[in-house]
Amino acid sequence: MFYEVVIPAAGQGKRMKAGKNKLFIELSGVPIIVYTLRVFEEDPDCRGIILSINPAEKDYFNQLIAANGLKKVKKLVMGGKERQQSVYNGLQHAEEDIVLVHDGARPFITLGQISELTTAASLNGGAVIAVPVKDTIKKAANKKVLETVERSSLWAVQTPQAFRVSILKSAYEQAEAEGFLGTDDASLLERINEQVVIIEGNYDNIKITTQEDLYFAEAILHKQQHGKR
Ligand SMILES: Nc1ccn([C@@H]2O[C@H](COP(=O)(O)OP(=O)(O)OP(=O)(O)O)[C@@H](O)[C@H]2O)c(=O)n1
Ligand SMILES: C[C@](O)(CO)[C@H](O)COP(=O)(O)O
Repeated sequence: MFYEVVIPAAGQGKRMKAGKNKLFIELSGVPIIVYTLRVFEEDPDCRGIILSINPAEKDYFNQLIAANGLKKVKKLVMGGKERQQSVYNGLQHAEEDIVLVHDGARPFITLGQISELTTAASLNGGAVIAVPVKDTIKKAANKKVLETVERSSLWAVQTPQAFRVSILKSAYEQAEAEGFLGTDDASLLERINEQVVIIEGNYDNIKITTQEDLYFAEAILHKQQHGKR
C-alpha cells in the first residue's frame, strides 16, 4: 500500500536537556533523525517524506539529506509551536490516499509494522501502533491518588499513525477550527467519531525523549545491527 509520511522534527528537545534539537544527537556516529528517515527512504511503498522543521535548522537538514542520499524528502515545511501545528503544516503537502505521521524521535520503527498499519488504515480510516501498558496507571490530583485505571484495556500508543488522508485532513481542520490540541493525531479522529484501530507493535519503538532513552536506544541499535544482545 503506497503512502506518504509526515515527520514532525521541529521540537526543541526540552526534556532531553541537550541544549539542541535532540534529533541531531548521534547514535554510533549517525544523527537520530537520519535513522528515522532511512526507514522510509528504504521502504518501496513510501512515495514521499514531508519534514516539518525549525527554519533555523534548514541548512543543517539540507546537509543531512544530501549527505545521506535521502531522495524521498519531497518538502521541508515550517514546524509550529506545538507538534500538532508542525504536522498540520506538513499535511498540506500530502497527496497520496494514505498518509502516515511519524515522530522523528522514533528511529526504530520497522517496515513490517508500517505495512500492517497502512493496510489497517485503508480499511478503517485510522490505525495506530501501540503496545500493552506494563505499569499500573493511576489518576491523581496534586499527587493524591484518585483512581487506579483498569490496565487490561490500556495501550501505550506510539507512531507511526496511519490514515486515509481525507479523513485526517478534515479531522485536523475541525480541531484547528475548534482550538483543540491533542497529544497525538488519532485523537483528532476519535473526537469526531472516526474509527481508529490498534496494530500491536513492540517495545523497541521508543520515542527518544529523556537522557535515559539514549541508553535504551544504543542497546536497541546494537540488537538491530548485531542480532540479540
Ligand atoms: N512543536 C513541535 C514539537 C515536537 N515536534 C516533533 O514531534 C516529535 C515528538 O515530540 P517530542 O518527543 O515531544 O519532541 P520535543 O517537543 O522536541 O521534546 P520536548 O517536549 O521534550 O521539548 C519529535 O520528533 C519532535 O521533533 C515538532 O515537530 N514540533
Ligand atoms: C504522538 C506520540 O508519540 C504518541 O505516543 C506522543 O503523544 C507524542 O508526545 P510528545 O510529548 O509530543 O512527544
